Amino acid sequence: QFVSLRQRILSAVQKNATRGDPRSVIRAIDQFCSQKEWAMNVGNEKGCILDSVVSEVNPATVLELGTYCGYSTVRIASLLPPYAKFITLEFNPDFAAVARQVIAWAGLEDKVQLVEGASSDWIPKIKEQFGIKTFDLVFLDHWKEHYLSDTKLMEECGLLRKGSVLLADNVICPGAPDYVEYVRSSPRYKSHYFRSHLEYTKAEENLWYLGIIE
Ligand SMILES: Cc1ncnc2c1ncn2[C@@H]1O[C@H](/C=C/CNC(=O)c2cc(-c3ccc(F)cc3)cc(O)c2O)[C@@H](O)[C@H]1O
Ligand SMILES: [Mg+2]
Repeated sequence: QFVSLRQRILSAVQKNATRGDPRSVIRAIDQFCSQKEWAMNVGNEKGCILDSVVSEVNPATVLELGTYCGYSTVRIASLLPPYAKFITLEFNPDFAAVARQVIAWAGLEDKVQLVEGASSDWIPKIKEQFGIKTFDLVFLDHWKEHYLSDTKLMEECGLLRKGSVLLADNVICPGAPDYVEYVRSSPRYKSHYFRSHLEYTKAEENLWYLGIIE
């Protein structure tokens, strides 16, 4: 019977990665996606940039928008200090189910809270539901047309403070032009981008780093 791509990614992890070893989970997904079938994980090249930003920010609170199969979730969770609070939002129940198993295989289920539902529904509830005041780091990697509306929503809900860092995948491909325009013209954000390539390809891509300065 039909086995979905996400199920094949999960099988590759269960077959090739060592339980409790996040790096082997990352390696297993990258090998599958570069040798067998492309999938929209952030990938290893951009993943290393993500790792360096997480290490530099050393966040006590992290929000990820768009868990997908949990690849970037595992990368981020494996670098967090023990007291950190990490929430990842995913509205597709099938992706959430796979991501939970990938995160568990990496042994990181205690480091991250995967919340099923739409970001626009959950962002307004995060403060009281999870006892989080503001986020030190937000990783945006969900549908690109939600980047701008969700960033504005996070601002309105008081979830961002001076010093918060937003990291956005795919501002070139598929692209989030309205988002880029907004943060570029806003005095609140100091932004720069890391040149990279679209996961598992040679196509030009950037990770956009946005520091909130006021
Ligand atoms: C409001 C809301 N709330 C919660 N979860 C939400 C949500 N909106 C979406 N999600 C979730 O997040 C993921 C969606 C990720 C979308 N990512 C991309 O579309 C993407 C595409 C490419 C790509 C590049 C070149 C191509 F030719 C084809 C595709 C590369 C990428 O890196 C991408 O991220 C997915 O798991 C979806 O269920
Ligand atoms: Mg992406």
